[in-house]
Amino acid sequence: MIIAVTGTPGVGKTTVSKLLAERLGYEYVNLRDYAVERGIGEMKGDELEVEVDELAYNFERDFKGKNVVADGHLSHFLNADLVIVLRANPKLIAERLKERGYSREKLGENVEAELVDVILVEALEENENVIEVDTTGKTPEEVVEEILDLIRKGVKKRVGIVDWSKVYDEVLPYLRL
Ligand SMILES: Nc1ncnc2c1ncn2[C@@H]1O[C@H](COP(=O)(O)OP(=O)(O)OP(=O)(O)O)[C@@H](O)[C@H]1O
Repeated sequence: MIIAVTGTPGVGKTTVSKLLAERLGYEYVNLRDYAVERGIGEMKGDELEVEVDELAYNFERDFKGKNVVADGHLSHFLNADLVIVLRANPKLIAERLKERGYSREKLGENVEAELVDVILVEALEENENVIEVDTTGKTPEEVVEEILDLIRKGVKKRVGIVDWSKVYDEVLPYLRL
């Protein structure tokens, strides 16, 4: 089974994916590293620009039929059996990205994306099987337990569990208005 773990930068994809892969005994694949290794995409400044079709095509060829947890904000474009969209209060995203030294512009862009469900909407356009998990106030272990529990129960779709419009006022200072 191919499980894609996606979400806004800083939401905790890498932390959760590694732990999830370990618990399931699946291979962990970081999509950015995979793209670099395969020579997919082009560096634009310090960002890797990837053609999603090319990424999905290569990934399918290399991993079809294998048990893999694919980690990356483009993972929902893969032909995955299940897409996990991690969510976090946009204020948390802002704090984490600020700590990483992101520019105001990049920080604002990502906080806005989390606020208005950009990745969730994209994932739902690409895949039937989308599970949203709110990581806010949970440890990575708790998040992984929640995912494992949903998989065990055979849940294939669970969306619409967060509404960040409630925290709009709190994140207003970070937005590029
Ligand atoms: N419940 C949680 N789940 C995942 N990460 C969490 C959680 N709580 C706190 N964190 C922390 O949030 C940070 C998330 O970083 P991580 O690199 O995993 O995010 P990411 O989504 O993979 O980011 P990027 O897309 O930029 O690589 C880590 O420092 C992690 O310890």
